[in-house]
Amino acid sequence: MTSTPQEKDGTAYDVIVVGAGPVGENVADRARAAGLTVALVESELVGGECSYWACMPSKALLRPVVALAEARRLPGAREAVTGRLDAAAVLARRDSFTSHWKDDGQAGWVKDIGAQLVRGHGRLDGPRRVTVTQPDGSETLLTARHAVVLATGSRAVVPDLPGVAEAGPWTSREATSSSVVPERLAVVGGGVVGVEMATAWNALGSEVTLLVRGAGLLPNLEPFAGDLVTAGLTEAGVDVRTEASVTELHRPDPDGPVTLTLNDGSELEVDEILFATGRAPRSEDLGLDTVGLKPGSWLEVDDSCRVTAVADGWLWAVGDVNHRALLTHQGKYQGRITGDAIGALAAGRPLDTTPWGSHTATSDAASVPQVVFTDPEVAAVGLTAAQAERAGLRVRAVDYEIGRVAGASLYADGYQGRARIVVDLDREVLVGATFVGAAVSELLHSATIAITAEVPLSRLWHAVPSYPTISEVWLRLLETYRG
Ligand SMILES: Cc1cc2nc3c(=O)[nH]c(=O)nc-3n(C[C@H](O)[C@H](O)[C@H](O)COP(=O)(O)OP(=O)(O)OC[C@H]3O[C@@H](n4cnc5c(N)ncnc54)[C@H](O)[C@@H]3O)c2cc1C
Ligand SMILES: NC(=O)c1ccc[n+]([C@@H]2O[C@H](COP(=O)([O-])OP(=O)(O)OC[C@H]3O[C@@H](n4cnc5c(N)ncnc54)[C@H](O)[C@@H]3O)[C@@H](O)[C@H]2O)c1
Repeated sequence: MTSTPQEKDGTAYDVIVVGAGPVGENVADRARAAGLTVALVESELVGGECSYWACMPSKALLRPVVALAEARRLPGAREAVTGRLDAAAVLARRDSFTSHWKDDGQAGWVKDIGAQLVRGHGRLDGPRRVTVTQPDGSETLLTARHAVVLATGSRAVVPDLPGVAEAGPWTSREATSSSVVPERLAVVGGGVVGVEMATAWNALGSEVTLLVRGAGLLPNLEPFAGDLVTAGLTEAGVDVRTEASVTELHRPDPDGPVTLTLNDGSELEVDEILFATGRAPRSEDLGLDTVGLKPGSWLEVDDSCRVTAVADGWLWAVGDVNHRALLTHQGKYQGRITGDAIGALAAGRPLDTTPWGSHTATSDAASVPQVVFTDPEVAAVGLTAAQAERAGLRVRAVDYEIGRVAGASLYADGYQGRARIVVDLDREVLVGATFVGAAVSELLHSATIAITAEVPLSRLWHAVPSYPTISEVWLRLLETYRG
């Protein structure tokens, strides 16, 4: 094992990480902490989708929306609020959170940890080899002594509909980076991107129509989450249409409006259309065929994030591209596990692949947390009641209206929200929790700890929430469970 960042020939490293998004960065950090040399290959901006076209700009757009809505629910504060959002100021703050789409800060961090940043498009070229095509077209071959880690993330999927190319639709990239507020915006898709971006652009001044092909919003969460978010969006002025999909688009003038034909034959004219219809792996041009994998596929991995179909255990895939959980924090967790696992193997130590072991991403299956930053917020971790039942668990769902808790009624007049815990009746531990309401995002980690640590409900009974906080919903849920 080599333990200095400098290499004699400049092309051989202990570890090559392709993709410097949040996940690739974490792998590089852990591998460096293990004393390994690391090349980090990036074709766009160090920091990835999350920093420039996803988490950060979307949350920067949403935070003022929620702050204003919350002030309006408080007599005394409400009277001090005189207008609507200042869109230009919100967009300017968003731009500062993306560092104006410049990555000098993050590139500096790569240097600080002693990894080598290699700018360009990385492709596998057989086992342990990565060719990087630089922006000027020149190529560099990198070789890895221990591991190649693919952390290339995902991109938006746009359905192949008649007229879609000419219509120039928005994807999550434009929805998070636009400096123009369209007068009329159609958002297609009732998943997380759809509901968050409908919330943001509606508050920034667009007339938003949300087109959802299913029966409700946020279909992967507890049904009441989608219901409460639908109510919030509708109250804010969004036209939420369920069982509605686009069959055709028509934009004859690139600078003019786009006319959408919907599945019921009606037409809708808007100024922009956002497709928030899911993600595809960024693996189509990654040289996967040179190691026997299918280009464009999600990469199947074991619980340490090693690609299962490749022999000798040198190829790893972390973050969105392995499709285990398309969330920054979960990908970063995988990155830490993978970086540590590569470090252990390079040092000749065996991996600890037992459940919850230091080289096993057990949380990916048991306790993935997610916050949807709408108004109301949704915060969920672990399994929904339906998912737990499908997994064969004997469970009971316990619900409580959060507005009945003293802390919630103090927080906002007319607080609307609901909490659910899903109890595994055989083990008397939690396997899922969902909170919907104002300010519930910061409640979530308590549930994540309870589920991850498998805290028995008999012990949770002794975890006393402060009065008067929204956290008292924990006490009410446990009282409801005990009867
Ligand atoms: C609008 C939106 C909002 C989101 N909000 C949240 C949120 O609030 N919280 C949350 O947890 N998650 C959120 N997500 C999900 C989150 O963005 C992803 O889970 C996260 O970015 C995944 O990180 P990653 O490092 O795997 O991939 P990415 O962030 O996509 O980074 C991959 C990097 O690899 C580079 N790359 C790709 N191919 C190559 C190649 N061949 N050679 C060199 N470099 C390459 C890319 O340029 C990119 O920089 C959001 C997603 C969207 C779309
Ligand atoms: N706050 C957060 O944590 C956050 C925010 C945004 C995104 N993300 C992550 O990013 C990922 C992508 O989000 P997303 O919302 O793009 O995907 P998604 O898969 O969550 O939702 C996409 C929705 O679009 C619908 N859809 C698909 N094709 C369609 C079509 N042709 N016509 C109409 N509807 C169609 C699907 O039924 C689905 O409900 C998610 O996994 C999410 O977890 C997280």
